[in-house]
Amino acid sequence: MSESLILPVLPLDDAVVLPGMVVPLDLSDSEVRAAIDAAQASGLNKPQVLLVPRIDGRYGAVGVQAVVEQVGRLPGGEPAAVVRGVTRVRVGTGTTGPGAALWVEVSTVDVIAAGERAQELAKEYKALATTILQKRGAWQVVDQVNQIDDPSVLADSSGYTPWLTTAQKVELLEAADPADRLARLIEWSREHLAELDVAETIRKDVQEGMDKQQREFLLRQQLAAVRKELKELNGDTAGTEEEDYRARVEAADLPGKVREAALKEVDKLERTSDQSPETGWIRTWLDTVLDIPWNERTEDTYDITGAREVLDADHTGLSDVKDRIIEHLAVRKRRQDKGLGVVGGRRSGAVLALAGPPGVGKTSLGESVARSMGRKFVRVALGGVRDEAEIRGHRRTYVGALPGRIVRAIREAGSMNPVVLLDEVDKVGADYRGDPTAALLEVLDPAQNHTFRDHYLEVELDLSDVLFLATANVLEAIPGPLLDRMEIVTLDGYTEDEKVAIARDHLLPRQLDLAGLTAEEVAVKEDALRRLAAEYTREAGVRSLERSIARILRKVTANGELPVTVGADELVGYLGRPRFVPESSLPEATQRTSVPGVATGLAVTGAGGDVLYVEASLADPETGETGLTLTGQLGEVMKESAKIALSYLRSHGAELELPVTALKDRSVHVHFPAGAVPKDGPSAGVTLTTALASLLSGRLVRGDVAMTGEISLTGRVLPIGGVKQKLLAAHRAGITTVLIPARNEPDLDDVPQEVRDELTIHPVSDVREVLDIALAPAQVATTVAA
Ligand SMILES: Nc1ncnc2c1ncn2[C@@H]1O[C@H](COP(=O)(O)OP(=O)(O)OP(=O)(O)O)[C@@H](O)[C@H]1O
Repeated sequence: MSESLILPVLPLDDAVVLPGMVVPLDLSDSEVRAAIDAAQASGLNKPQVLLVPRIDGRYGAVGVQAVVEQVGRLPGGEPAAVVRGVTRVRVGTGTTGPGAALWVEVSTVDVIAAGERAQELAKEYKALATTILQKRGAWQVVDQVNQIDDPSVLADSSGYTPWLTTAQKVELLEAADPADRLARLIEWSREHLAELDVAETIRKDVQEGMDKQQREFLLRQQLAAVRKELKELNGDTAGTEEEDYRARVEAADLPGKVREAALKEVDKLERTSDQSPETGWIRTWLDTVLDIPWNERTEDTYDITGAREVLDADHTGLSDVKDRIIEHLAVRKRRQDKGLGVVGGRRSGAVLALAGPPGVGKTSLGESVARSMGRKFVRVALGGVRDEAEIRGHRRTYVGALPGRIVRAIREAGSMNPVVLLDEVDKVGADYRGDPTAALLEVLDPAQNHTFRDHYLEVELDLSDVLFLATANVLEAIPGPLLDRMEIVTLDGYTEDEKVAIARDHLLPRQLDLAGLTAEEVAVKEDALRRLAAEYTREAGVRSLERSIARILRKVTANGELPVTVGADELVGYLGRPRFVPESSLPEATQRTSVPGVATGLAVTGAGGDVLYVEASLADPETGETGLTLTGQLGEVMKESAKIALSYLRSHGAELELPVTALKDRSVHVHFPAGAVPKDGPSAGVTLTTALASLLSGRLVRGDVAMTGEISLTGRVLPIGGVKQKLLAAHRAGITTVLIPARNEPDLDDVPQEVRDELTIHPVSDVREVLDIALAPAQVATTVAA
């Protein structure tokens, strides 16, 4: 409740004291003296005065009731009084009282409690004030400001700041609501910060010898400011550009809240001087907002059969992948038709993720999906993103702030319902700049993404109509919570026949087109494509294959003689000798395993399936060491596999007729070549055991055999993952016999028939079986050794 009382007036010329401030006043000033004397004469034990700002001789409508804390002399001997502001009061009519002072009636202004908004604003203001104080070198004050918890007190503490104008402080005095005061302070602080930044840059640049140019810049800026000032004095209101923004915002069909925010920025733009760097920031922000396709939406044109036709036209094979995509689209469409919201209750399966090695068509399938639905397509590359701001944008208080990639993608798409491909989700990582995963989760969550907030944009963006797809090379590397939201579809790589078909139907026609050639001018025969796939490239996908075709066409163009037919035998002329040994000569595995202690394994890496070799050797007995040394960048799980293999052989060597004593007295060294590539996983267990057994027995490992499987301490072979990718890799490498865990037998159904036909596959359940098949008979070893 407001109460009224009578106080002697103490006018402050061009100065403002806010509640809570303690200030010394010069008692030699007659008005000050009169007010203090009058207060003391009133007989109260704490004499009180009214501090009112007086600007150009006129009193303000609001003042501060203050207590006189002390009257005395300053160290220099001048008489002074110390007063402390207490509460805001509204100045009423003049009246009479003791002494020479002017007395007025005042009524206290009701205190408005600080709400949640004020708390929020207080946080923001603290951050800004801290930055400013640090820039100004006022380190001692930083802590004091940060320790103030009450938003109202915090706002009023700004009465001490030298960079606010008297008019601004009057505004603070007159605003009863703390949230209101803080909001103004934030705006002014930003402006001040911008000025400080410019001043700082200029100062630095001048110091760095760019003297003349910068001074000219500074002078021009000042000139512009003076001109503007003059114009305003003459009542001239220019600012065509600002008006332009207003017209653009008004003409644009923006959602209500966005329009409101945009108009507010236009207001600010009109109030800010051209010279302030903030005008640039505001313009950039307005441009961004105006560029977002708020109401643009493409009409979905798909029916399920039509969609399937588009997918089939763009990609050869992949029929189960296409089935899964079509199912996903069908569910989506049904829910949409029924008005159920896009993915509603289905927690997983919200986002379709295409996983597989490079060059198998993940990105291009995403494009195809967009085409089949009649939607726009944008790709967001996430590889190497470690900063949350990359996804969600920088706050506008940052110099050079930008919106995040999601906002940029929508802007680029030009519609609110594009297909957005989040490429390489397995390559996002977290570091000190925050975790992009959290932001991505929010983007993908149907419960949250209709009100997605970019830090830069600061207005809500509805992402609920976007169809998100993701791609990844390695499933294990996708952050767990993201993986949880995804429905995984794996693409494992192609067989030689599939590659030939893809090359014939898609890669060759496209490369011809790019080279400006026709199929009549250049014919590449099927046997040439087959040799390209088999001998010039070794990959799960078709990327190098496409590149080789492009190289051939470039050579053809350079030679200039058309038409040309390229058969298998002409390849050497265009591309040189093949890089991968043809099947007829020794496969690499045979060469590698020509000494005891080397075995061929199968692994899945980021680039698809691959063959890898394990080399074991015994250290010199002289050294007396009996440990196990592992090299080749192995992960923990793989190191454990090696220990298990060694333990198994130590305890079972005798029954396997292996000279295990050697293991007891000598140290073993196991190496995985290609040491630069980190390797991990349990599936090298059987390979490790075989390499060690070969070393101990002196029996070679068969060169046509490759294997995969985890082992237990008792020698059982346990199941592993990635059977299809591993078998495709073995086939590519010219291996003919493959050992897999018996419990993985059902996975063979996924392996293309032509690959199965060419491999002898042994499902095994015990290490003994592995050694029986993989180790060559002892006499072979003797011949080689001889
Ligand atoms: N089954 C297929 N049919 C037709 N073209 C294909 C097929 N698979 C891949 N391609 C073509 O191979 C090229 C490489 O594919 P794409 O770039 O989509 O691979 P990716 O799996 O996304 O690789 P990365 O993970 O490296 O991005 C593209 O030009 C694509 O059109």
